[in-house]
Amino acid sequence: MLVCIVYDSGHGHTQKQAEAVAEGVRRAAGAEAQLIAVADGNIPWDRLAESDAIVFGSPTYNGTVSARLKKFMEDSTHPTWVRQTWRNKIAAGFTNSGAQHGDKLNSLITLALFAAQHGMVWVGLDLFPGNSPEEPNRIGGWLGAMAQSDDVSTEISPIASDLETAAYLGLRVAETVARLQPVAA
Ligand SMILES: Cc1cc2nc3c(=O)[nH]c(=O)nc-3n(C[C@H](O)[C@H](O)[C@H](O)COP(=O)(O)O)c2cc1C
Repeated sequence: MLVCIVYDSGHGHTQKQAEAVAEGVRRAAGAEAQLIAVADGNIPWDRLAESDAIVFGSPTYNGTVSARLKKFMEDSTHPTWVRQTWRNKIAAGFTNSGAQHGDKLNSLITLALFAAQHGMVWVGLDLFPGNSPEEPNRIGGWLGAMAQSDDVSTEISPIASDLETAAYLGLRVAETVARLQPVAA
């Protein structure tokens, strides 16, 4: 099983979240995770087409996804949308912003709508909101994994509970793929 994580990160904080998603995917038996940074420029469209699931992630910039992530979305039209190569794949999303709220729900809505336009099947979180900063889903979102980063070193931000929320989403995506795989006759 292959889960690709397509993400952007201007200053490394959302990259930490992406790496946590990948770590969560690998907690599932037999699951492979591949990180794809859109800033690298060369998008491996064939690899994405052969994946079982794609998790999209972006920092929240100006209340939505970053320009680089939006470019990836638009660039997907010809290699992917026209041919419907992601149809029926599992999709999920994550975002990180400077403020606790920061309007980041709009980024997740943008990612979910993008996945829907590709005919993908969106997986959200099934976590109750954490009651303390140490608990997963402390920000209390369900559409995807949220993180908040202070403008400090990526060694300490995002905090452990936000990274665990991201890892949980990765594991949930892999487990959902496994549940949907056809049973051999
Ligand atoms: C151009 C720009 C716009 C931003 N807009 C928002 C915003 O709308 N809401 C917010 O809470 N933080 C905003 N921030 C802060 C970033 O979301 C925050 O610094 C985040 O950790 C950046 O992640 P990165 O290190 O992966 O780029 C913005 C930062 C930049 C550079």
